[in-house]
Amino acid sequence: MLEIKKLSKRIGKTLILERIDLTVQAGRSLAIVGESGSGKSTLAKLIMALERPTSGQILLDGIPAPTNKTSDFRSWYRQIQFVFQNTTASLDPRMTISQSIEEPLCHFTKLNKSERKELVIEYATKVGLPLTLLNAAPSHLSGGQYQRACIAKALIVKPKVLVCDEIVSNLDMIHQHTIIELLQQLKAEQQLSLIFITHDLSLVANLCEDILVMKDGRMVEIFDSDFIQTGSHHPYTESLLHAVEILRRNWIAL
Ligand SMILES: Nc1ncnc2c1ncn2[C@@H]1O[C@H](COP(=O)(O)OP(=O)(O)OP(=O)(O)O)[C@@H](O)[C@H]1O
Repeated sequence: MLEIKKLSKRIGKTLILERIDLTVQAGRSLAIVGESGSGKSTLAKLIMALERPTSGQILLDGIPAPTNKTSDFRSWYRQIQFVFQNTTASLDPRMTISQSIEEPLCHFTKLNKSERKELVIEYATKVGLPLTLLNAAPSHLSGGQYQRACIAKALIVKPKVLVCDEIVSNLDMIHQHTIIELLQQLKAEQQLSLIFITHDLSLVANLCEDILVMKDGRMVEIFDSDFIQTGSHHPYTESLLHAVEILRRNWIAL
C-alpha cells in the first residue's frame, strides 16, 4: 500500500504541490490527470524518491520514502520502477535492447548471467517484443517497441509499483491502445499497482481503479473510475470529460 500524507513541494517561492493526501491500496491503480503544469510529474518524482518533498510523507507498506544519505534508496528504487514518455533517452543508445532490459537485474539481484538472460527473454516475450530485436540498438525500434522494451526493463525486477509518466502520449491511437491492453494484462499477472500519468482521461477508465484530478498543484478530486460517466464531478473534472467527448466525436466524424 502506498500512502501519501500531506505532501507539499515548494521550489523557490513557488508552491508546486499543496497537501496531497491519498492512498493506493496494493494491486489497485491510480491515474493522475490534469492539464500541463498541474504538478503530475512533480508528484511522480516525489513518489519515485527522485526529489524530496518540502513537507509531508510517502510510505510504501509502512516504510517511509528515503530522504537522506543513510536511507535505503536501493530498496525503494527496486520496489517503485518507472517508465517515462518516449523521449528516446530512456534506454542507453550504446547498449543493445537485451543489455538494457538486463541492467536492473545487475543492480538489484545476485542472479548469474544465464539466469539474467533467461529472464530477459521471459520479459521480452511478456511485453510482446520480438526476440529478434534483443540484439538491436534502441534507435532501430519503433515508438511502440521502444516503450515495450522500457516496460520490460522496469518490470523485470518485479516492483510493487510502476509509475508511467505520459508513456503513450507520443504514440498513435492504435499503439496507445495496445500498450494500455498490455499494462492491463501485466497488472493482473504481476499484482502490480500502476500510477498512470496522462492528460487524457479517456485512456484511463479501463486501466485504473481510481482517478486523481489535479489542478495548480492541488487535488481537485479523487474518484472510482467506475463512476467516470455516472458520478457527479467537480466542474473542472466535468470540463476535462467534456473535452474528451468533443475529441472523440471529432475523431469519429473524420
Ligand atoms: N525545477 C523546477 N523549478 C521551477 N519550477 C518547476 C520546476 N519543476 C516544475 N516546476 C513547475 O511546477 C509546475 C508543475 O510542473 P509538472 O512538470 O509537475 O507539471 P505536469 O502536470 O507534469 O505538466 P506536464 O503535463 O506539462 O508535464 C509547473 O508550473 C512547472 O513549471
